[in-house]
Amino acid sequence: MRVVDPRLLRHAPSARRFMVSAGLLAALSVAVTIAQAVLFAHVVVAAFLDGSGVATLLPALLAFGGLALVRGALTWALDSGGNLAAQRVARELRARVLAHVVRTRPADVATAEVATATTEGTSALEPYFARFLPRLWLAVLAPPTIVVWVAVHDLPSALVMLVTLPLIPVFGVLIGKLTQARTRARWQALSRMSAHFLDVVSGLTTLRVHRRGVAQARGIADTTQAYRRETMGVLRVGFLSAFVLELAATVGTALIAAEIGIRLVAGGLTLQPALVVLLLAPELYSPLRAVAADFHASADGVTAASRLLDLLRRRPAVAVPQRATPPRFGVVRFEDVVAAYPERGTVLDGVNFELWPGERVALVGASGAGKTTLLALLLRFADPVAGRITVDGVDLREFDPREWRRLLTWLPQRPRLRPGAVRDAVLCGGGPQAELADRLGVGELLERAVGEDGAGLSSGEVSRLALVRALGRDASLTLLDEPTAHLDPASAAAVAATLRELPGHRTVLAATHDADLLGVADRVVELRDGRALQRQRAVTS
Ligand SMILES: Nc1ncnc2c1ncn2[C@@H]1O[C@H](COP(=O)(O)OP(=O)(O)OP(=O)(O)O)[C@@H](O)[C@H]1O
Repeated sequence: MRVVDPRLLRHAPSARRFMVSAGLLAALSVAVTIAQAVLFAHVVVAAFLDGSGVATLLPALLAFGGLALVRGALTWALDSGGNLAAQRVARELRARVLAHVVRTRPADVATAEVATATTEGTSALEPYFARFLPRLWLAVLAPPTIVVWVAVHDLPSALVMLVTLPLIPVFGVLIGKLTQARTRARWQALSRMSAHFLDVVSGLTTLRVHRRGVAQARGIADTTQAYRRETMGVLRVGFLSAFVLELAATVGTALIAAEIGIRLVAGGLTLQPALVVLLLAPELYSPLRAVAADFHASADGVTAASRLLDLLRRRPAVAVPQRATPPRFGVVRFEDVVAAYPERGTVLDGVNFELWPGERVALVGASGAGKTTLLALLLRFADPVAGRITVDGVDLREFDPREWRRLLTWLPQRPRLRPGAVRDAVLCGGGPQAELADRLGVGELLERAVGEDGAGLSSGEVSRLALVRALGRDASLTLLDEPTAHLDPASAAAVAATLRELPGHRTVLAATHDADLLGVADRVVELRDGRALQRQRAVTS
């Protein structure tokens, strides 16, 4: 596992800025540490061996105090800078990922996955930036600087340092391998728990109706227990690593102290360099120990960041051209269109038909024949796996999907309204749309509020309001998926009358079996065995 994902630096400018400033602050901190040790040794030797008084030593003591303050300020700057950077990076990545997912609608991205990565995932970045990265810089800069400095002043001590130093990285790598597997397992458990929870919450009403609530509570308890076990496993490794690394650092410092002590007694070393080396020994091991102990924070942070960055790599469900042709509406032609789902195989197998501007076409076919799939192709939620759909001869894939969708309005099979004021949810400012709402018998509902997932309204009311939303927008192509499925005969007849009276420039393609709507249609296209078989004229009433 890479401790710093280069993609993080590429996609989050705040991460780049933090890495540079943390490096500079860490370098300064190492320099201050060495200066402090030298100054302290000088003060001790001057006071105890040379018998200097406080007055003589005052400037050195003040400088020592000043350095201590500077070191404290550097540590604070690294910590708080890391926290700030974590928040900014989280914001930048979250915005990028959400924009990417919304813009390109990757086919293989689950809502729970995006939700976990952009919420729980970004909070794991805080310890990574605030603790791990500053310590990583110190671990990279402090040991070589200290070893070189000691080598210049006392070569034997530098050699002992060189021999004992690798102990910590070796232990760190061994523990890291264990941490990595554990962290991955923990993330998987968290994703499973989130997906399960989301599923259960969205199906709560159905579960209650079928009295399956208690069984689901047990299921949630099981996934939660699995997550708890994985978390405790990560913590166990964390405690173990702290113990082992502390031991390695203590043994290293003890060896240096013993070596210096023996040479000091034998007269091979004077007190001042001996003291400096002794003071620097813990500073040599502590950044390495800290970085290795924080490896689990890094593993969490890196895993969280790479999950976010992986989402950015997901391929869009449909082609988005580099240089898109500005879309214009015209004759829509399906030319040998084949559509398939990986799990299901081919659904549409060579569909050919045309949709002329201003036509009202009914799309019929047995359940599962592929009507919704055909509408999804027109909406650019998916592209044909073979064949093409053209608009006035231009392949749909040459348009930017978002630009193309501006020409469309759509009523999905299971419409949803944005929670809040119903009037806002159906984008109804008054005028023709309000009249339409009255006609469909939902005019009074415009003054009401709607809750999450249509709460407070019946599904028929939601359907009719969504129809007001879809028909009320003066789009070139109106796609309706079973617009009368939840409606009583009177409402269905009102929908048919509304469709009949739509302005002539509006093209309508409606998947339906409703006799009233079939009566309104200029043509009926039937999907059977994956093909658009029938093209009969509808019996107009
Ligand atoms: N996301 C999907 N993944 C896999 N298979 C799918 C997916 N969506 C639809 N299908 C399958 O593709 C086939 C066509 O589905 P589609 O929803 O287009 O049919 P439909 O004609 O609209 O059906 P209905 O009238 O019941 O709404 C069905 O067999 C369905 O199971």
